[in-house]
Amino acid sequence: MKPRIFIDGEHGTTGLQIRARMAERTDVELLSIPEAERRNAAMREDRLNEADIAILCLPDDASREAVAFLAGNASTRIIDTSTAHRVDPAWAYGFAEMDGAQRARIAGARLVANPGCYPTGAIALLRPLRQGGLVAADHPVTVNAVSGYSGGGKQMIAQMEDATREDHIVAPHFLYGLDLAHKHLPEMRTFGLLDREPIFAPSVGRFAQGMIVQVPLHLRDGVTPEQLETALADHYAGQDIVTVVPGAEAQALKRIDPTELAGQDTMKLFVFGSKDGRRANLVALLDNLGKGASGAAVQNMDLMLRG
Ligand SMILES: NC(=O)C1=CN([C@@H]2O[C@H](COP(=O)(O)OP(=O)(O)OC[C@H]3O[C@@H](n4cnc5c(N)ncnc54)[C@H](OP(=O)(O)O)[C@@H]3O)[C@@H](O)[C@H]2O)C=CC1
Ligand SMILES: CC(=O)N[C@@H](CCC(=O)OP(=O)(O)O)C(=O)O
Repeated sequence: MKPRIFIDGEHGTTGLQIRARMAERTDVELLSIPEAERRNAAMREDRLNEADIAILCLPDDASREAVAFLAGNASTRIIDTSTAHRVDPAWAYGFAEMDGAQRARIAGARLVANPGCYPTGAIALLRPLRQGGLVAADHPVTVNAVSGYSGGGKQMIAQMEDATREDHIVAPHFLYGLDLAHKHLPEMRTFGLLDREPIFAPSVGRFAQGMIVQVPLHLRDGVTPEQLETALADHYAGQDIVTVVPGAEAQALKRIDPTELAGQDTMKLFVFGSKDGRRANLVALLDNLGKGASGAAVQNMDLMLRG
């Protein structure tokens, strides 16, 4: 029998993109609920319990509810794309390239928490540098980012695209998270191996998909931008989802387009260094709905299916 997959929230932004990635697959059976019944709790509970893998593409509270529907069911494995369980030690953090052992951890896990889109970039940049001792645990890290508006789900897509709405957003680019309490801070701190939460300044641009995450750094004495690039390149060697753009190629760039990887499930990392070698800007380029959400969920599902 083929493994049965149920995407709870299949008609939302992340869920639809997972479905699109699964459209041609004949190795799995997709369980489904008609769109009009998407909030029917009894139908969701049935599908969740029938599934071999349930992928939750829901707001945090609805994700917690779905997990509660599965209480006592040890056979349905869960991939949660929400923020609800990301720093819960009972859940494997679904960033396969994060560590040598993470792929196997995900493959063997019953509970997998997909990373947030912004943390995927920030952790990718910071963790290998923390592990290599090139950035201190107490470094006052800041993270600046711009996301495509699909990052805000159906609600923000409508606000950006439908000029007839009362809450239509006209801005070409706006800052948010101004209370410095963004929901991604705990996972950035935990998996970025930092002593404290970074200062995180997210923003949204008038494009649907794509993302840039930047970590600007003053370097410690004796640490050079080239060392940072080497540490990242060594860490991500041997796989083709996260790539480090070689220094000469990066330094020749005049600009970076946040939409460059829209529609793709890969991520590019860059290290830009100042001439005096004392400062660096670390940059991650990804699709918020690719490696930042749906692409990563399908990658994790495949790891779990292969065991
Ligand atoms: N968009 C992105 O780039 C990313 C999103 N994520 C995460 O993915 C999850 C889903 O986000 P996204 O797809 O953007 O959101 P959307 O709002 O686009 O989709 C959410 C879906 O869940 C449904 N839903 C909401 N509440 C319930 C409920 N109580 N019971 C059943 N279904 C419900 C919604 O239905 P209805 O239409 O009725 O509201 C909708 O179909 C979130 O946790 C988000 O944090 C993660 C990384 C990136
Ligand atoms: C542009 C925008 O609003 N982005 C969302 C992040 C994407 C998302 O929904 O959160 P996860 O990545 O944690 O699942 C936000 O800042 O809340």
